[in-house]
Amino acid sequence: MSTARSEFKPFTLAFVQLGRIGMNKEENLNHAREMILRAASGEGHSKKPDLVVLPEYFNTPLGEAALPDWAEDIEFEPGRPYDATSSNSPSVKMLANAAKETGTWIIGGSIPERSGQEDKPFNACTVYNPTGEMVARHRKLHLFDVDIPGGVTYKESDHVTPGSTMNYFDTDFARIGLGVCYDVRFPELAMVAARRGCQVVIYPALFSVATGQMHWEILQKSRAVDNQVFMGMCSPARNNEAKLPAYGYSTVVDPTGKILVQAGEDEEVIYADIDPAVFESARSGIPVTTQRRFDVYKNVAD
Ligand SMILES: O=C(O)CCC(=O)C(=O)O
Repeated sequence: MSTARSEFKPFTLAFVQLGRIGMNKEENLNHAREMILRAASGEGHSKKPDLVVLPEYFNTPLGEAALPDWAEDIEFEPGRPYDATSSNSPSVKMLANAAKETGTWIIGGSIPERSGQEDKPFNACTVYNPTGEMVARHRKLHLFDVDIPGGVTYKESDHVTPGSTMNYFDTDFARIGLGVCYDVRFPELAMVAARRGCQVVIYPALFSVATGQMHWEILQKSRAVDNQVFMGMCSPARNNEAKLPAYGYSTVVDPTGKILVQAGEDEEVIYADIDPAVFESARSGIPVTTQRRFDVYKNVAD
């Protein structure tokens, strides 16, 4: 992580709500690559995007496969970007080369990451700059262990090892905070990202349909309004044949809580033009960011 906060400039985001995530990894990667190239061309939008985002487990059919069999080793040392275009990890290699070829930043959704966790991989999100360097990695911190009567029962911690660091990265247009899916339910993560100067927070996600219907929008609006930041979650497309179908409805929300753009349930690319003026006016109009009483609630974790 770098310490000099990025200047916030207008930029365009593309979210790839990816479909066709099946049992053949090579096909999954080829299709993801095609969709990144399509998104990066700005097809159907007035401007080419600066940053392309993929969903959680973009290369893996969650619930259908044993995650360890799909896991890849990811080489990364925080604060040390490196050229990942020749990586031994097929997913990392594809993402780094797509970033270089298109000249765009890429948040590569997430993949199961082995890196020493033979039985329970991490659920890891990696980020690439336009020259194909990996600049950040976020391992999902909070695991989806839930039992909702009539809804969904799932124990992610049976299959996944949680990460233990918070992560953001700097571009030439913004500082961007990272989370994965269930991390969004823990307001502290986005709050700390905002306090460290992130103007945008992005979470690749794969919500269940039941919890998506309940909370997908409100969680994103809450994190955006609490922290007066742009907030987005990128989902896979709905696949009703999957054991745990994804909700879909990839969304970007502005710092006032307004939805800028939202996908439907099928595969599609959505674009959002991010305007720093909206961020500035949200913060000057309702200045909660400078009115906080950390003198009173500084020991909130006690
Ligand atoms: O928080 C939710 O409702 C869904 C989270 C989830 O599906 C996950 O983290 O895998």
